[in-house]
Amino acid sequence: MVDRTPLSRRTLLRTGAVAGAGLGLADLAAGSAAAQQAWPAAKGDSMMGVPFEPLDTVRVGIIGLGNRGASMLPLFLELEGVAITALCDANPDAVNRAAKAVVDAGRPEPAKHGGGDHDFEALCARDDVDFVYIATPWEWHTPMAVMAMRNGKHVGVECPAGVTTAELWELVDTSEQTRRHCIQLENCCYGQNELRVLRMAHDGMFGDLLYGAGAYLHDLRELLFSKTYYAKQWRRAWHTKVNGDLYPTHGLGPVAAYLDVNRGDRLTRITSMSTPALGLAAYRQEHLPADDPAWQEPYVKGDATMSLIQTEAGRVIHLVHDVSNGRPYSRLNQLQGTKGVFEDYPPRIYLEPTGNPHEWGSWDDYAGHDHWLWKDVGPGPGGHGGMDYLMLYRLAQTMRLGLPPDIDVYDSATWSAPFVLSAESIAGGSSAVDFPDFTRGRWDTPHPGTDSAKP
Ligand SMILES: NC(=O)c1ccc[n+]([C@@H]2O[C@H](COP(=O)([O-])OP(=O)(O)OC[C@H]3O[C@@H](n4cnc5c(N)ncnc54)[C@H](O)[C@@H]3O)[C@@H](O)[C@H]2O)c1
Repeated sequence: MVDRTPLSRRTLLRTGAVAGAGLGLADLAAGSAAAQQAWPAAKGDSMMGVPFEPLDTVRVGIIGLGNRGASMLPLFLELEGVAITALCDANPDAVNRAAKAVVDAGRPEPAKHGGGDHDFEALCARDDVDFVYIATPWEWHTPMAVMAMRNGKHVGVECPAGVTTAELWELVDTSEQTRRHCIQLENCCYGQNELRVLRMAHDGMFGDLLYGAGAYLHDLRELLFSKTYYAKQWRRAWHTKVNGDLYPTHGLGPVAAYLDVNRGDRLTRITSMSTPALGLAAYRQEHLPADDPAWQEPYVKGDATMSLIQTEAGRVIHLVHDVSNGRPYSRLNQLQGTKGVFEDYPPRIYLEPTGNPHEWGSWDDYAGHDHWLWKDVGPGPGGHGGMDYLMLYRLAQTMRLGLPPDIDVYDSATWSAPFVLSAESIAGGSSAVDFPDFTRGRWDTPHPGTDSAKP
């Protein structure tokens, strides 16, 4: 793997071109010192670059078999050297449906755990599971991931990995203590455009990297108010509790990879603002009868939450979240460097010296820069354009070959942190909030990531 960002970061520092109101290196170092003082004492060695123990067959247990878990199950079943050995959901019908799908695929029936909110503990305690995949409501992610690791399992968590700073530190501490990996299963990091931009960025085609943008802009109003889509309508409940970026990792994960965050740069602080919260109340007014219990709900989550995140090297990431208004889907997915820019939705590019400054260039012309996963494997079956499958393919590959995972607990904690940090910033009048350095000072260490070499 060619890891160029430490190089480009050194270039920025050497030329004195670090952005930010005349900040010098001494100021940056002082910022790091402040962050260091905030580190809780480590309970084990770093998990950066630690390889999986090689496994012939990866035995998978799944917790959460709703929309996401049930749609990922057939993709796990497609993978060579992967067996589904245990299933769990608070809803026993969901467990039975999923078990039938496994048997219908010609595989042995998995063990079934279901009915109660804490049946996942029995799945975690099993001795026929190597990896636990968690696709439950957000409030369950950290307790389940910690339980899995404490029982000796590697764990993959849906987004976000945790919802408080204390939870995110608990994930880091538990991973380091138990020597088990905790992986934010951020499928958007495996999108074709994202991986092509990543390769081009690391090949220096955008020059020195300056800023990026990422988002989750998805009109979820109908699903949020559906009586049947989300179990107990858990997702809408978060809009009554937290005014912040409720789903940061789809936007942040890919941009953090472009900028080699935790591999040469790090996120230092965030400033956030939300618009008024109007969309869900307007939808309720238009679609719900006057006696619907949803009329009792106060929506505190501003429709659009916008954050600016600064990095140690002075770069900036713009992060946006809005699921409460009508609009076409977008994750923004932008990257600007000193030699050009990429913008997604729709994909377009401008690169010097050949680009015409009055016209976007064709993204298709850069297909030769695709990541090996898209050249040699993708897209594969399943949803989200094939990136879900590629993420699981690569996960299984790293586990079977005994390689380090592409995404580790430090990435998981860092990418999830805007959930709580943006809420803190907004509550403080958009004050700048420091990012915890979950790597405890190792953020400048190059180590494997999604810009992987084909094994
Ligand atoms: N990466 C992606 O593209 C993507 C897409 C959709 C959803 N997600 C994520 O997947 C997760 C699940 O979302 P969903 O849309 O499937 O929601 P869902 O409501 O359809 O499914 C959640 C499931 O978890 C079960 N559950 C709740 N509490 C439980 C407990 N204590 N023990 C066991 N099971 C429990 C519910 O019964 C339900 O079946 C969320 O974190 C969501 O953000 C990710």
